[in-house]
Amino acid sequence: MTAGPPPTDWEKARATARDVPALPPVARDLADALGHALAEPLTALTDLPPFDTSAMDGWAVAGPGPWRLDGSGVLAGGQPEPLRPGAAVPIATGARLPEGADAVLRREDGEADAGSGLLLDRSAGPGPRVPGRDMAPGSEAAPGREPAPGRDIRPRGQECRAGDPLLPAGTSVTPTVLGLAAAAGYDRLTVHRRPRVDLLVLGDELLETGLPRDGRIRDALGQLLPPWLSGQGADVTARPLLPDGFGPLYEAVRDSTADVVVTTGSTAAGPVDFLHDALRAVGARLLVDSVAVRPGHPMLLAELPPGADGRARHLVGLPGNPLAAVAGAVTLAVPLLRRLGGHADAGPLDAVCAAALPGHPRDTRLLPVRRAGRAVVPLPFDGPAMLRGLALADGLAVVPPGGAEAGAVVEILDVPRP
Ligand SMILES: Nc1nc2c(c(=O)[nH]1)N[C@H]1C(S)=C(S)[C@@H](COP(=O)(O)OP(=O)(O)OC[C@H]3O[C@@H](n4cnc5c(N)ncnc54)[C@H](O)[C@@H]3O)O[C@H]1N2
Ligand code: MOO
Repeated sequence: MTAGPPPTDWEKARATARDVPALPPVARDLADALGHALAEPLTALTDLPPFDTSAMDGWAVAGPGPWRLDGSGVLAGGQPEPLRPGAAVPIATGARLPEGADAVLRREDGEADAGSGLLLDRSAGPGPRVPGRDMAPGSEAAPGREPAPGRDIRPRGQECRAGDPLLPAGTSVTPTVLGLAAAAGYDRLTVHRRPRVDLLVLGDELLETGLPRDGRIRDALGQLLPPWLSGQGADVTARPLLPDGFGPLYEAVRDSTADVVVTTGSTAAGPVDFLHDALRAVGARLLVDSVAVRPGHPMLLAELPPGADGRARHLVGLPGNPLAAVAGAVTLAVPLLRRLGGHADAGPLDAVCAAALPGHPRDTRLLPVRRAGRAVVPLPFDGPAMLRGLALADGLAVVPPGGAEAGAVVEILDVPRP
């Protein structure tokens, strides 16, 4: 048996996976744009708010009070009549402010006097009183008072003006982005096409249901990977479990038209590990062939022959051990899929180690950790074949060769989430 190529440094492997152009732009209705990345900056199509708006339920007032009540009221969505100086009209939160109004008096701060038809400001004590009702003969009327001009008004353009840049290209479309785009006047968005993934889970020993039996175990990765990779912006097709053997794997890779084929298992040098043979047979070019990382070092990344549109296609080979497969996915599959989908890099998330994190003597180690206050601590059950620690983890710590001391700062990678 020949020794394989020297493993690629972990950072370099991750950078290689990111070194692909984004898929072309497509237009999507807002309802279908979630999880894509913006292919163009989001530019406001309107002022926001689009008109001066009441921020509170109460009365729109013009000039100093007390005010003459005028009109039945303005509701959100209505077109108000202009307000004359000295007048007030009931107004609802979100309603367009009448022309001539210069403030809103909140409902809890005002009192409408049915007898006089006047609106009084009660926000700072009794204030101006109604002659003949609550003023003793000879007493002086308090001076007129008005809420500070602009009070409780959301002025037109407070959040943005039409044409203002709101979000850069590369922003991931989250529910908030959909809401902002709708508020800013969009019905459709120009986003990058989502990468299509064919997931091939290999292994004759794998069962889809029931208890492990007769030397066979349950397929964990067929459950773990599709929702995770979908959450990373991919459209995942999970193919039926593939039997071990060169033929089925070769044909599945050869016939796939997906942007990315993700395989699990068959990366090592066992008697039924045919991935390298299948890659050679389809004319693939290996970009990364094992990585200096634990677990997961047999992971690989290959460029497949281009698709019908001439675009490069890729294959990510994840090791079969479940935690090793997750390590392979965070190193190669997730960066590749995020970049193909046009998502901007989020930048590293760092944390302080509350306790020493054990490392590998030469290789990077990816270790399940959980938060302890603002710091992180390692979790037990972190073996390559185990998911028990990862299932409790808040992240995977990137531990440098030799380990990290308590107090050191390490990068934290996201654990699988939908
Ligand atoms: N002589 C050597 N043997 C091994 C090496 C090595 O360097 N030299 N590397 C070890 C490491 S590290 C890993 S990781 C595995 C990688 O193996 P493969 O990618 O070829 O995967 P398999 O052999 O098919 O399976 C390994 C292990 O994982 C279990 N498995 C596979 N698929 C699933 C699944 N979908 N769900 C749950 N468990 C799965 C499988 O039953 C095996 O136990 O190779 C080592 N050997
Ligand atoms: O990838 Mo293996 O141990 O590193 O499970």
